[in-house]
Amino acid sequence: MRTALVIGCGLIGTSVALALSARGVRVHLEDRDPDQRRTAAALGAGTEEAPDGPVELALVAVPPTVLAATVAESQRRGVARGYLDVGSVKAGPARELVALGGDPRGYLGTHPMAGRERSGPLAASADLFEGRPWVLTPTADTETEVLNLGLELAALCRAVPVLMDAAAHDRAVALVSHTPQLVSSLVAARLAPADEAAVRLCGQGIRDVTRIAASDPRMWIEILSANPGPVADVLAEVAADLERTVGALRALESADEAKRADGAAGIEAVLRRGNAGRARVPGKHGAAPASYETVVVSISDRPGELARIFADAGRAGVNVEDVRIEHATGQRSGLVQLMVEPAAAPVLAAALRERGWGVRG
Ligand SMILES: NC(=O)c1ccc[n+]([C@@H]2O[C@H](COP(=O)([O-])OP(=O)(O)OC[C@H]3O[C@@H](n4cnc5c(N)ncnc54)[C@H](O)[C@@H]3O)[C@@H](O)[C@H]2O)c1
Ligand SMILES: O=C(O)C(=O)C[C@]1(C(=O)O)C=C[C@@H](O)C=C1
Repeated sequence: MRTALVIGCGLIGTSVALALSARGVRVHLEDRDPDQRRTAAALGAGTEEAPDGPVELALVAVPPTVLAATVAESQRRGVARGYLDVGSVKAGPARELVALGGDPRGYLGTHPMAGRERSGPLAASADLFEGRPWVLTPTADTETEVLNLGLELAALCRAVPVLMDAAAHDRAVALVSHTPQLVSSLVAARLAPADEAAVRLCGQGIRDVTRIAASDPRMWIEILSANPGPVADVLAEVAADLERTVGALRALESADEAKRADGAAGIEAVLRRGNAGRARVPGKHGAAPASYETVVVSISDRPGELARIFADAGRAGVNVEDVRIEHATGQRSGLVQLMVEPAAAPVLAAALRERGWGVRG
């Protein structure tokens, strides 16, 4: 693959664009929000220039409710040879595309099983998909050339392609992604009205269970609205388990020894079933985890500072793989941590110093 157009420069679109650009693909960026597009370009994800003619791959990475319409519209514009999306639900958008007059032969529904609880290009990273499953849902209509684009895309992002039927995919993600999101939110929701004295004690356990409760509700309402039945089926099973678990805990409070023994057996069964389920969660396959070096730069709290720092990094030929920002309390300044390949760290630090940035260390 030599050329691609990424439509939607948020977390997923920018991560794909960074990975493709790093492998030498010329990536064009499009977003209805010019700030997102500009930030993605400044991170080194590709060019804001429109392509001269049709590219090989158009990758649509917009929110679920506008996916099918965006694919249909880009097909009408004839921007690419093949059209792929990365939406978290697959059966509905494929049907919607046909209803909107799109061409199912030139389209392949895909879903990389990787993401974060943060949205937008600043949360993106080139290695997001490494070793992760990337679901491809070809149908009898899908042209071989378009399926091959999906396989090549997964390979370029160092992901593991998995071919599935769209409806089977939607049932599977109800179990491994959509219900866990709701359960995490439900556990975290108990903390909102809790006493500060209790919340102060939060340790690693609750951090692990509630990380994804920080996700963007707007995105998740769209995902869950596109897959309500399968998610309700799994959640109903969780609810039945919860009811039995509450019963077992109440039995543990009983003065009757036999009831207490039943309660303990019930709780042990839940914990052992949990061990068995957890043991089935596969590790991250393939590539070794990326290790980056961090260049820390102080910035003032003025509009455009971040875009300027990314542009300077780009001019130095350095790809910023990840970024974190710490705001100094009570001051109009902050620290930006730029994560880069180890060999690029001294290059970046020197280039930024030369351009007048306050680089730490
Ligand atoms: N976040 C995850 O963990 C994750 C993982 C895998 C797949 N997905 C899927 O990827 C897609 C994108 O998710 P994200 O997390 O990158 O979201 P995001 O909010 O970070 O980015 C979405 C981007 O699309 C742009 N956009 C919205 N409507 C548009 C339109 N009509 N035309 C052009 N651009 C438009 C927005 O401005 C934004 O930049 C979703 O369909 C989601 O289901 C998300
Ligand atoms: O790791 C996270 O933060 C995610 O939420 C990623 C996750 C998931 O559930 O695994 C979320 C939704 C996507 O459709 C794919 C991946």
